[in-house]
Amino acid sequence: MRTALVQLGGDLSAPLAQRVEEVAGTVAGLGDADLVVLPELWAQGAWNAREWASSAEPLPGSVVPVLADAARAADAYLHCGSVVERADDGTLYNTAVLLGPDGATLATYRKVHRFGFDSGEAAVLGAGPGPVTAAVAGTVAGLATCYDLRFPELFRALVDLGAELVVMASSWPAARIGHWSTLARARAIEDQVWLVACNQTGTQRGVALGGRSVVVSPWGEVVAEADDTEQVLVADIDLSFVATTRAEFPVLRDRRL
Ligand SMILES: O=C(O)CCC(=O)C(=O)O
Repeated sequence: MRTALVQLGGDLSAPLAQRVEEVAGTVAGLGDADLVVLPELWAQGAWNAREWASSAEPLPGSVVPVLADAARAADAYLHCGSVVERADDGTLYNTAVLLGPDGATLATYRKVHRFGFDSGEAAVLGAGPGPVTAAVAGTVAGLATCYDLRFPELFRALVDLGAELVVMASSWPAARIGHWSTLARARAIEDQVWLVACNQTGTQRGVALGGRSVVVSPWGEVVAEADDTEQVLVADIDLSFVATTRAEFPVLRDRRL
């Protein structure tokens, strides 16, 4: 499976519709990829909480349909990153959307762990109800978003739901990028999954974002890693390596709860 992680800059200065068209153009051009991944809240801004109430939309909203056209053009699964969703009851969520190559929505995942302690996401958004998986290219993919990376129990829950691959969208700051790189490897090693993690880079509302999007194997090898520039990081992953790893080193079998 060829993965393409679109590590975007955090610049919000151009109008949203223009930025969405540009990103959709990039995705549409990635026709040799099987799975394309975008970062967390790249359209409305991950570090732009004061504008979420005005930019939130019920799904599918204005962003996802443009990306669905791009997924069809690329004939690829597309993890849209996440959007600020306004639910029917008015609650806002940081919601990841996974599309199939036909542009249909395969899964939506409302971020479970809200970042910000007593402010930011934690103050403005609702918490998602739980883990979400979807069938992707003959395997099961689990979804996670940014701060979720610090919560191993969510990833273990995804494994219990059959995940062999975890796709993560982030806007992780440069100030803690060492945690990102270390925890990404830790989650892949302990859960024996492929981890495909797409971060943002650049600066957004004064916050320097860290880049370093990464693809980690179920054995914990970093098979591809971006630096902190805007780029498309491409990595080919062998999904059968999950079963091989779990058979040869069956640590998940030794769990005692
Ligand atoms: O955990 C961190 O250090 C960063 C998390 C974050 O930026 C987020 O979830 O938006």
